[in-house]
Amino acid sequence: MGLLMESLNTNHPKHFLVIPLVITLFIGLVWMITIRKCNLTSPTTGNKNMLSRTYSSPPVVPGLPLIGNLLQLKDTITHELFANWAETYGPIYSIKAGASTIVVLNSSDVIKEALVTKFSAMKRKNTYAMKILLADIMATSDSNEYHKMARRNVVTPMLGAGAQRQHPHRDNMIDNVVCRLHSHAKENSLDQPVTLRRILQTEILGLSLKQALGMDVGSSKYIEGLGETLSRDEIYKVLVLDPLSGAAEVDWRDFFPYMRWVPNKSFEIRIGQTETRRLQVMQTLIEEQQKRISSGEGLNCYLDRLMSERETLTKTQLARLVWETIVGIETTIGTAEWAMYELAENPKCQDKLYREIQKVCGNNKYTEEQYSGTTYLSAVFHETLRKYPPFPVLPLRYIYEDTQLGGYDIAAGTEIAINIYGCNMDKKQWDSPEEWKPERFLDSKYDPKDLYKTMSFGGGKRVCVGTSQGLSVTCTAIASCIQEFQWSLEQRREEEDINTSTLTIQKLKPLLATPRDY
Ligand code: HEM
Repeated sequence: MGLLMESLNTNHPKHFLVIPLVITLFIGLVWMITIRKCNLTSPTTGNKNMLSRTYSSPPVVPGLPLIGNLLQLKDTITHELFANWAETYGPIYSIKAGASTIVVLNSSDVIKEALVTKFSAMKRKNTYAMKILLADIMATSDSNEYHKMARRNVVTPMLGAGAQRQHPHRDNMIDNVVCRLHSHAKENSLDQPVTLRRILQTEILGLSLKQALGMDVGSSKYIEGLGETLSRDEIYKVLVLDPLSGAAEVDWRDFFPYMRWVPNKSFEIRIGQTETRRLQVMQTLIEEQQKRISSGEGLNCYLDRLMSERETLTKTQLARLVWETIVGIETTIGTAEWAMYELAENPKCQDKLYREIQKVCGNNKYTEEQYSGTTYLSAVFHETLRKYPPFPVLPLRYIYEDTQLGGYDIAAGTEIAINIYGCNMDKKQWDSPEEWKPERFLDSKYDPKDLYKTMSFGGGKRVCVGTSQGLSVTCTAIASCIQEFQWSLEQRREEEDINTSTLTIQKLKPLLATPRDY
């Protein structure tokens, strides 16, 4: 996770470029002299091996000396800008962000090459905030023993297909969502719109806590380490919203690592506080469950499974790993919200989906087992992920041994930005990609069982481990909302209705739609 560039857009100190600009005036002179020297060798590392033949580098997007393309990236939606640049410079090109050279990939062919064939030539490039807030989790680890241990332990009790079938929690969660919507419809006879996100957030939090820890939190919890009682909404904020926006924040020193010695205290304090609060809540929740485990009451959840690795894990690592599966579920909320927005905006599609669900379920409520018979629901899900991938740009990687990508030589040290949105919007691959058209996935060329019709779950060995859970939760939520209610939109989407200040991209203005009982 980690959209380094997205965070240039909002919520950051106003003049975040001024400090580095002033300081780099002097250092820059020295640096430029170094660059002249480096041009005679490999572009970023000085590796002379690459000079033994002609070096074929990707096209370069012109920028300014020292800061490169940082000003162009500021106040834009980065994944859209990357996709626009691909139209001019081709699917693979290079930009500069301060001292970093970043190669941006925008087509599925070259992205598959990076994630599958050239997987072993890359490592994660975590920013300062990510190193604090996303430390010791699977998603930001290099592919090592720690990563393998975590992936193995999360698949068996929680996220693997077998484990998914054993959990009744998702059915309960959906029942609660529907029940709350019915109460809303009953209590607000005057077509009062509902903020679907709020209902999904609180119910999906409950689901993820049960799967991760074995238990939900109830309406509030006293957190000893903080000396505060936090409400359920506050717990959601501390565990999900704050770390996701903190991890997307940029410390300008990420772009100018040679200035790491310059203090940026307010940033460090903010990130540190977010981390402390998150860990304190996690410790309280875990300690409570450890008492249950010690009393011999085992449950089928991630924490119980991880306890078998207790001797090799520190207390903090345990807390961070469990936390990862709680925060991971946020992606499903965003996807369900976008799908419901598009369905409310497109009554014909909504009607088509309603008719399909009625045909498959009759008078019974929709259940996950019926997914294989609902091809239009599957098309709605994949089309929503195509147009609104929760991670439009994957967390940065860097090349650690010279390699080739898309036919270009890429030197060790180069950073790689994988623009999933760019390949989901590629006009060569998709007809009218800017339109939301689920029908495109009804084409017989798409295997109905293929979970990866777009690149939105990533790919290769590090493909999303929560794919099956993401699909089940999102599709069941959409199907149940459509089966029970007819939805109309309160507000049409405005341009730029995208929240880029957190790690997973969401609708900026929460969907306001009116559910009417049939
Ligand atoms: C619609 C739903 C989802 C989408 C679109 C999605 C997307 C992604 C993507 C693109 C990656 C790869 C990141 C990279 O290569 O850098 C990823 C990894 C991951 N996802 Fe998901 N995700 C979803 C749901 C979930 C859920 C529900 C969970 C857990 C409860 C989860 C947990 C993870 C984890 C732990 C990883 C890291 C896997 C590894 O590095 O081995 N995801 N996800």
